[in-house]
Amino acid sequence: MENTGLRIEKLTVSVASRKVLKDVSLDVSKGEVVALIGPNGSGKTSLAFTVMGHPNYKVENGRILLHGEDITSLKPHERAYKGIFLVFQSPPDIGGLPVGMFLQEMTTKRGIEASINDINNALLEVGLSDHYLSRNLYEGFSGGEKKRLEFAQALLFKPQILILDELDSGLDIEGVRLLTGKTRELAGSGVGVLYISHNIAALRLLRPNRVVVMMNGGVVAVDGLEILDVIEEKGYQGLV
Ligand SMILES: Nc1ncnc2c1ncn2[C@@H]1O[C@H](COP(=O)(O)OP(=O)(O)OP(=O)(O)O)[C@@H](O)[C@H]1O
Repeated sequence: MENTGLRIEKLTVSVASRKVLKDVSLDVSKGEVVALIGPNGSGKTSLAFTVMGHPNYKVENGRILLHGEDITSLKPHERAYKGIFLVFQSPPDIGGLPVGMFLQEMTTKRGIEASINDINNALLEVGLSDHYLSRNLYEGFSGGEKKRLEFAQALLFKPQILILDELDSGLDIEGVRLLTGKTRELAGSGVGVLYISHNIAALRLLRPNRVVVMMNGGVVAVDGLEILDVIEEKGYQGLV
């Protein structure tokens, strides 16, 4: 059967000679929201970086497939052009470039037609007024504003697979409500979403199709939302 979406097959990955992912398998199909949770240091961000092709993360075993095509050895920009987009846990500061200009250049580069009006609308959708168009990218942005701006990029780029690494950290409650709702809308339009989070309340708002739990670099459970009750009550140790 053809897989439409992201398939991670038995992935073992090392970084700085340290094994950070061990035999990880995970599917994110078109239109699906998969939550990825686990204790600090369990390998969630490493998985996101490996899917994006970060050069420090060496795949020792396994494959990454997009719509059935093996993309394990593609460069990060090639994966991006194929429709994978990562919203970083901590977006970097890049000085000197106004937001509006940056978004216009990025969309043009990707062959997306976006007028300044479209860009402005994407900002408004994430709760950022037009004043942010002329601000320098991420310079002096609060944590929550950075996350909103990253999400606006996801709205403009229309990826096929969207990986959100702690989108909800640093967001106020209205922001969490807004962006989990938008994430659901994107999934409704066919985007496959991998949602990495520590925020149980946000996950309940999001209503993911599945919850995948990682510990020590491996997947230890795949379940429905009810697994959050166990984790809240007994912690991650309650699963092992
Ligand atoms: N470049 C690196 N050099 C050395 N160790 C690394 C590197 N990148 C990741 N690691 C280690 O890999 C492990 C997994 O880290 P990762 O950031 O993937 O965890 P995480 O599940 O995303 O954690 P958190 O919930 O705290 O964000 C950690 O022990 C981390 O220190």
